[in-house]
Amino acid sequence: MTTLKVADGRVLRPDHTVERADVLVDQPSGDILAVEPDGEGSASADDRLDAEGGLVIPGLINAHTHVAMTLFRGYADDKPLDAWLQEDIWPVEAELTAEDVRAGARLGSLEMIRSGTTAFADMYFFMPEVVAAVEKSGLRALLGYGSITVGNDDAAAHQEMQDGLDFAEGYDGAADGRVSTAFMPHSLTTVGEAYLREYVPEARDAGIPIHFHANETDGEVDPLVADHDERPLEYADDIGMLADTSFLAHGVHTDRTEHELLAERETAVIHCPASNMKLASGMAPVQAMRDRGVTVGLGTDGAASNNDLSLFDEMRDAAMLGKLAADDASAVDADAVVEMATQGGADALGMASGRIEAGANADLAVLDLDQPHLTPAHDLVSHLTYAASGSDVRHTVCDGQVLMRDREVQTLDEDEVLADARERAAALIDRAES
Ligand SMILES: N[C@@H](CCSC[C@H]1O[C@@H](n2cnc3c(=O)[nH]cnc32)[C@H](O)[C@@H]1O)C(=O)O
Ligand SMILES: [Zn+2]
Repeated sequence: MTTLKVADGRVLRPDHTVERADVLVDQPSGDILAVEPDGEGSASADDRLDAEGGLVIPGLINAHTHVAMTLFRGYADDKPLDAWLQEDIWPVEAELTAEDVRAGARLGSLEMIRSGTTAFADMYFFMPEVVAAVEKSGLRALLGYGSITVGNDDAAAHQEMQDGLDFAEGYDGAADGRVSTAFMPHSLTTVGEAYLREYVPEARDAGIPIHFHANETDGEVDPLVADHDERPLEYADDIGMLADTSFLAHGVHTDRTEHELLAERETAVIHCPASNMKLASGMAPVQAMRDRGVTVGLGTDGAASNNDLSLFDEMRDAAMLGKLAADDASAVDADAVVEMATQGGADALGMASGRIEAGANADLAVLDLDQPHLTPAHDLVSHLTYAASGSDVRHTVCDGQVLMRDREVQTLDEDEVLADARERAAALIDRAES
């Protein structure tokens, strides 16, 4: 047995109390063996991470992103969803190659490791490249090919859906089990009803989770309601898309009927506050959803609509926007936000992560608390939500492996990843604009 001790820090427990303890990790299984309160620690471990003066938290979970969109960071800003996708994003995406996705996925992985994220859910193209980035970076991920049928003829549409199923079936368990997969029809409006009705039952029968965008903008909800005479999530439920293994992104324009349906089906919602604000999509009723018992996780969405992949920024945005949406300063409090970024995301993605306790995945991050903007420390959960940022993360561990030690990423060559991403992004935009 090879062991790692995360020593002498303060540990955020699943009930959000903080105690001085060592976290003992079994590296071969990637599990937490024990949380040993101060003074009760076992003797030595094979490796040690110094957490003195630090806070040990569960690795954060970015439960909805398009990781290779890091290549489009800052390329197209200040437009609503529809125009942004159609005028800017889809034309450059049409030029994407597998190598571009590899470069973007590595860049995104680097950014996530550096900001304390240990797991993410990704919907994109050339997904085997994202699998390779996960394998190399050491992160954990739930991955899927985003299937779109609008604008495709029938044969191409079938191929899109089949590609989604094939990827999910072919790559589940990759990267030593750190990759899990889902079937990912892009949204309720960009995939035609006939295709959803044909392929969703196939995915369900095969036990494959389902992830999709839903109720993101009014412009998407209104035509669905007009066509089907029911709410979008009632329509999704009728097709069989809501299950306890399903999770949807956004859920901004959802009503009480839909919240009750989500709670009943145990379908999680991934809240993406920065993307929702930037694209002016609206304010998700996060407090109302949580009050109804809906599991809520947090996601950054792609870097082109955010424009970073830091869950710390997302936590702060979630708290701020949640209060505005509820018109109540007590809504979406710091505890709720930290829970969404950890256990909520883990539940949504079906991962045994998001909590520091024996038996859970050894996915964690250590923050350096010894800093002006984190002083004094009345309430560390408050600091995580309102004051901390990604650059406060000192060490990152996933599946028991040290991915970043004293801000040095161990699994990726940072200079090479940055140079490759710069070069690929510039060439891609040149191709798209020529
Ligand atoms: N196979 C599909 C690709 C889908 S990947 C997922 C898509 O979601 C897009 N996307 C990114 N952010 C958002 C969002 O907020 N809402 C809807 N789509 C988004 C992203 O740019 C990408 O085109 C095709 O042939 O187009
Ligand atoms: Zn998205």
